[in-house]
Amino acid sequence: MNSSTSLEPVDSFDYVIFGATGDLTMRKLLPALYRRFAEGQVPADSRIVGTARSPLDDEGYRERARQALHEHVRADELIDATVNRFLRMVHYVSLNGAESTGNWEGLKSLLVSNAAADRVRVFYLATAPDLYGDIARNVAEKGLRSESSRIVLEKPIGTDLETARKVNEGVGRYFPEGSIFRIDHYLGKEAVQNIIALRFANPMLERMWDRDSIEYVQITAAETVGLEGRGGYYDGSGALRDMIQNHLLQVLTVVAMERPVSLDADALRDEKVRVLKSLKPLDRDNLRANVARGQYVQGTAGGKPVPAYREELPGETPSNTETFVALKAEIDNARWRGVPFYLRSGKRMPEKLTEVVVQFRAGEPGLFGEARPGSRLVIRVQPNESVTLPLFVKHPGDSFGLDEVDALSRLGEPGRIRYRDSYEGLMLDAVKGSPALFVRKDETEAAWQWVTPILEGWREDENGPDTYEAGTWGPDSARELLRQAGHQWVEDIAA
Ligand SMILES: NC(=O)C1=CN([C@@H]2O[C@H](COP(=O)(O)OP(=O)(O)OC[C@H]3O[C@@H](n4cnc5c(N)ncnc54)[C@H](OP(=O)(O)O)[C@@H]3O)[C@@H](O)[C@H]2O)C=CC1
Ligand SMILES: O=C1O[C@H](COP(=O)(O)O)[C@@H](O)[C@H](O)[C@H]1O
Repeated sequence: MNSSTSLEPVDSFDYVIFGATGDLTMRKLLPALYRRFAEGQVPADSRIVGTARSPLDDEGYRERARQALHEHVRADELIDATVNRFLRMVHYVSLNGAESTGNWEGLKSLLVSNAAADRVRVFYLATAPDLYGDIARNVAEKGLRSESSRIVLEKPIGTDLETARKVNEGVGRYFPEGSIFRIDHYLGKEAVQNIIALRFANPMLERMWDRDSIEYVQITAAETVGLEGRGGYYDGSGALRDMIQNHLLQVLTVVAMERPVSLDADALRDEKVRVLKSLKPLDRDNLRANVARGQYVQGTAGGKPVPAYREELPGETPSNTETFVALKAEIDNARWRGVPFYLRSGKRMPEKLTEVVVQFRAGEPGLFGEARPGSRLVIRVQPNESVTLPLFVKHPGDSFGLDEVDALSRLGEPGRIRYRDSYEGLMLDAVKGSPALFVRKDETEAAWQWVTPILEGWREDENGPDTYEAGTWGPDSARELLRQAGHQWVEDIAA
């Protein structure tokens, strides 16, 4: 786990990125490696080798990388001399990763030159996932895989349980599970990792973390953006696959898991898998009562009019893809039986917000009149990470009136932690061979096992998603989902 603000330098390594000309590499991966280089964690004789089919040489790729850094790294973090030294580590080999012909020899000779045999090699697959198996095979068969190699897989791992298994088997044939690092960038977020500390380092909370004390949990990941030019990918995916199957279920597992025997990778992941396997199945028989889906129509974002989802798609294609999902999950175990976990995620919401709300049960009527409302612990993951837990205290003065005060912790307080993009820590964890914050094969498959029947149920439902105006909190059906249980989404409670 990332536990301190100082960054220990790692041993020199080689990072080979497949998909090196793509959006993810330019926006996230290169900036992440640059920041860690600038902070002194990455030795200057490490190498970053980009590969993709585009015909570029080292210099051509370095220019693209330079441009990407200027676009995606804050100006105050960009120092010309540091950028130049960073770019000296960057190389490019033009290659179709899925085909066995091509310049694999060139890539191999670059990797073996001036490098000790035990030097860490990370293969980062940032291409479409249906190429992962072929790339893994080529890496192995062309003799690029060494004893200290790891392979990082970007999400999505498949589009349902069957395809996820195919991806896992395809890569697993050439890399042992211990060297496969499935990335979920939500696990790289400080505030998500902090949930583990909050739960297990505070005995008071630990004792209250169950169905006796907690009425419900809400996990929201709202975005203001729409398609951002990713329509080709997104329309085949939708919010359930894009956000719920991975990021939100990962957050749920961290909120709900039993105390692991240690913070070791497998101890943590064993507990997370148990949660996923304890989720009550949702399928066509109970879908309508437990899942709401929506697609945005014209509305506003940032005070400006924005088009409908369908208008953003190339060719304005009619589409039933959901851009919003809200669902009620239940964990069928002794700790959580009967406690709803409300998960929701959507594009074109009123604000960018990722938050976990833990609603404690109300008290009995008595000393202070009517039943005291239950406390609400709010874990703000982004933006401006914080943890708030309002408490009632006596109003100063002669009477026994009450005031509500906020016990507040700002995780991102200046000097406490520097804001770090979640990719930074995860990319370096792969170098260190530290898999705790990566998703194990059985976790991915358990998540798909739960999500796939929802997709199948939707396929049989001719109604398609409900609509919601861009810039709102989703369709009415999302509110209805909670109303049935006498609950409300947190923004409605506050209103
Ligand atoms: N962009 C994002 O924010 C996120 C992306 N992801 C995932 O990361 C992966 C990459 O996404 P993104 O960067 O957006 O996609 P892009 O379409 O922008 O980039 C794809 C990259 O793959 C390369 N490529 C395609 N085919 C091959 C091939 N046969 N051999 C070698 N390289 C190939 C392309 O280069 P060329 O055409 O030159 O070969 C390009 O560099 C996807 O799995 C995506 O779902 C996950 C989370 C967020
Ligand atoms: O994986 C994805 O995540 C982003 C949201 O990530 P965040 O860190 O900004 O919350 C989402 O926009 C994208 O559609 C999805 O693929």
